[in-house]
Order: sequence, then C-alpha cells, then structure tokens
Amino acid sequence: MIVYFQLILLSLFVLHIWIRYRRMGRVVDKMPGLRPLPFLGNMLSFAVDKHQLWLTMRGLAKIYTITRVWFFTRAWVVTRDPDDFQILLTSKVNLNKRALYEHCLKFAKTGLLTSEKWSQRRKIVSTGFHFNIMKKYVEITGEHAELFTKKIKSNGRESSLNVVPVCSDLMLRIICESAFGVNLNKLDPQLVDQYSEALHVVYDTVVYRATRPYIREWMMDFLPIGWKLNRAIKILHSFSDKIIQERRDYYNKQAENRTYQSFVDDVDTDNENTLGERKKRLVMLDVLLSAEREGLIDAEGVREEVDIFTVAGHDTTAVTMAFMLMLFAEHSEAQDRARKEVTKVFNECGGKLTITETQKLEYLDRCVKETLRLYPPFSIFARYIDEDVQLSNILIKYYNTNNYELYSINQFVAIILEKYLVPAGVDVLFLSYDTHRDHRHWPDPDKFDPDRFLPENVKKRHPYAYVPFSAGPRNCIGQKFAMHEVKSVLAHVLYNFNLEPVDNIADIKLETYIITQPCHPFHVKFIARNAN
Ligand code: HEM
Repeated sequence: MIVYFQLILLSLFVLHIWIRYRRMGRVVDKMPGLRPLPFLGNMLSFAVDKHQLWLTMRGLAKIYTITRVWFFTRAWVVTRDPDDFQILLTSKVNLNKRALYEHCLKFAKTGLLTSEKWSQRRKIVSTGFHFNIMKKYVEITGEHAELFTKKIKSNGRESSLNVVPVCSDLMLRIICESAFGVNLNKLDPQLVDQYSEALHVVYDTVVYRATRPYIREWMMDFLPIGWKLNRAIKILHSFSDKIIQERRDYYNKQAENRTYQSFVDDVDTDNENTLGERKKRLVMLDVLLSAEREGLIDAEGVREEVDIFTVAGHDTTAVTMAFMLMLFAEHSEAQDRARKEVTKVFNECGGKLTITETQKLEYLDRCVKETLRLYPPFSIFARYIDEDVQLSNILIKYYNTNNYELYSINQFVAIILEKYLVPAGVDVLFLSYDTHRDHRHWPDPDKFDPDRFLPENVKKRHPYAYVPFSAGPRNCIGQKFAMHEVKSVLAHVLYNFNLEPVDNIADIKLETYIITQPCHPFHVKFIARNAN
C-alpha cells in the first residue's frame, strides 16, 4: 500500500516537473504572477463562486497588466494591454480557441464561435449578414420593439421591470425571426420558456468546469452536473431542431430550391424581388439550408450554427440593452438628449425605423458604445496559442535591495525592462472589461460619458483599447446588426417611456459568467409618455 502511495507521489512529482520546467513552463514563468502551488498551480484562487470569480479577475487585472496563471496542467497568459491585444488578435495563425470554449463543445460542437472549421463556416454565414439582408433584420427588430412597448404599456402607466430577463426574451424573439425567419409565437411556449433556463445551465457548467479543470470530460456522465447538462442540451437542441424544421417546411411549401451561389450573387443586388418581400424575407438560415443542399455543410452543421447564433445573438444584445436602460435611468440628461434625437427621427419617418434612421441616431450610438465600454458582454475572451508570439510590451520589474521581485512601486530600487514571449501551448485570456476601465486610456474610467466616442476623441485613443466585439479575423460577425438592433429597440423605448432608477448601479454586483450580468435582479421604472 505504502509503495503504491509513494509511486503516485513520485508520478505527480514527475508530472509537476514536466509541466513547469519544460520550455513552455520556463518561458511563461518569466511573466509576473501569483505564487503557484505545486501541481495545482493557482487553481484554488479561481475555484470560487461566480461573483467571487469576478472580483478575483478584477483584482488580478489591478495588480498586473499581463500575468501568468498556472492552472493544473495548463498555463494561461492573462492580459489587459491593448498592445498585446493588437499583436495577438490580428494574428493569422493563432485563431483557435480552447480555454472556456472547450466546455461548450458538447452543446455547440463545431459551430462558428467554438470551431476549428470556422473559416469555411464564416464564409457561408457571412452571406446572411450582408448589409442588404441585415436591412430586413432591422425592420423586423422595429416590429418587435413596437410590440414590446405595447406589452409594457399594457401593465399600466408605470411598471418596474427586472431588465435582464425582459430584454433577453425580446432579443431571443428578434434573433429567431430575423436570422432564422421563425416567429417564436409559433413554437410551444413551454419550450421557449425552458430554453433560457436550459441555456443558463450550460453557462453555469462552462464556468464551473473552466475553473475546475480536474473534472474531465469522461467524468461528466457520472456526475449530477453532467446529468443536468445533458438534460439542458436536449432542450436546447429540440428548440433549434424545431426552428430548423419550421423553416424547412416553409421552404418546401414555397418549393424554393435556390442554390447557395444564387444567394451570394443576389445579396449585392439590393432588389426586393430577389431578396424577398415582407413575408418571404431571405434570412441567414435560408443560406445555411441552401449550402446544406449543395453539401457545403451537413444537417448537424446547420443545427450547430443555429445554436451558436441563437446564443451569441441574443444574450449579448440583451445585457447591452439592459445596462443601457439602467444607465439612462440614472443619467437623466443623457436620457433626455437621446430622446430628443429619437423624437426628431421618429417624427421624420412616422415611427417606422429602418436602418437609414438608426444610422442617424448618432448620440444614441455613442451612448450604446459607452455602455459596451463599461459593461462589455464578453468581459473575457480567449485564444489558444499554436505558435510562439513575441509581444512588444515591456515588463517592468521592481527589485528591492535583497533582489526579491516586488510589484509595489513604493518598494522599488531598480527597474528592468524586458519583452515577453507567449509560448505555443498556452491560452491567452483577454480582459476587455479591465482594458475598458484602464485610466491610461480612459480618464475617469468609471464615469458614463458618451462623448468619449466623438470622432475627435476616438482618434486620440489606442485602437485596441476598445474591443467589445473583439478584433481581427475572429471578431464578432454580428456586430453591425447588434448596434442597429439595440439602437432600434432603445429608440422605441425612449420614445414611449421615461426611465427612472429603482435599483442603483453603485450597488450592482457582477459575476464572471459567459455573459457579463448582475448576479441579482435589477429593476428600472418605465413611465409611459404621451409621445409627440
Ligand atoms: C452587443 C452585442 C454583441 C457583442 C458585445 C458581441 C461580442 C462578441 C465577441 C467579443 C466575440 C468574440 C468572441 C471570441 O473571440 O471568443 C463575438 C463573436 C461572435 N459573435 Fe458576437 N457579439 C454581439 C452580438 C452578436 C450578434 C447579434 C450575433 C449574431 C447575430 C453575434 C454572433 C457572433 C458569432 C457567430 C461569433 C463568433 C465569430 C467567430 O468566431 O468567427 N454576436 N461576439
């Protein structure tokens, strides 16, 4: 027995030496960081609840601009430096994702967000986001926004709403009708209700597993967390299967067997007859189904993309919208100014907002950008490093007289400048939340100030100090639509309601989740206006 125990200890010791002292370990250990435990590394600091994890990440970013974290058998490089962002995100080699995303694979498989096949998939789906198609999506958004305001008014002149779930439901309906051509009223309401709950089980599991890497994939089938995840995935897949079936049926009825290439050719024409009128709008799912008929993607691939676009395309915009409502409720001057702009545009277009009108909402645009700065929906995103990357930023090490490394400016005696190398085999985590609140790029960073996004101020800033949609070849494919969509809904809300605070932003507690959001309900008061 004792011999076995000694053998296990010896194997762990050998593994520890191999992980930490082979080249990758030696290179990554040149970066500053928290003191790691043998074998476990810094894992215990991260295996905490989601709010504590949020605070841990912020604490880390406060001490280090760039740091390394040892995580069981892996190393993470964690950065909030825009120079690093620029070098790493524009890489044409390091395009893959591993940390955070690998635990989504059971649900999203090889969908665009998680997949290594992303370049072929991205080419197909980008046809569905061509400007001429997106114009129609924005019109659909306007229709949903109108219904949304009517629904709130039906509660009475004043209502206090918990904004995150309300916005999430609205944005789910918008993405399903705009990108997939399916009105959720046609689906079983129970399935729609179950969808959000099931998605949160996936989010919870991803965060839990990302911070507890000792839970291996094979163990999941034996653990309650794995059973719960399987039940949730079943619900999510039956939701996407229903959506796809609806659109297939519609297609079969219309007997439209258009080729993928004909879609690609038509999107440039901007012609109502080819792109479809109100009832027969061309949507992204049509492009996927036509690609499937030609063998460019299989049925499972179509479902993967529907899964990914439903997730990436609704909770992101929902929290942006929710945070914007909270900020407007607290900043009445900004709210009044945005409403003035909206009223002018509404009066010009008779309340039917198209993409031309949302483009005119310049102040509202700055408000949404400022919201995305303060509360980027992806506070963290990641890349796996396949090939070494030389960073251009400079390590500043402070030494005291005993030659111990310190990171407090009060104790410095000498400063040493050094360039970092990010070795192949690590994951880089980009802390956009902390970059967006770095006082070197954003004076008075916690202040809500939409004028930071006036063109003359943007010009003066580091281009990678603002990355709510990431950057480079794997940036957000839906970013233009997201901006028009959020602005359109907000315009309808501002036109119809005055917003007042119920809960205070100063008391908000955020959590490290897939999507940045408060870990408690947050209410805003909607007071109906007599719009004119
Ligand atoms: C305010 C709203 C949104 C924000 C802040 C946002 C942000 C982001 C970010 C940061 C990424 C990169 C993630 C990474 O590198 O891992 C991303 C990727 C992506 N987003 Fe968005 N997004 C938003 C809305 C949307 C919408 C509306 C859609 C679709 C309709 C969408 C679809 C996607 C997809 C498919 C990807 C993966 C792209 C790829 O890997 O090639 N997003 N988004």
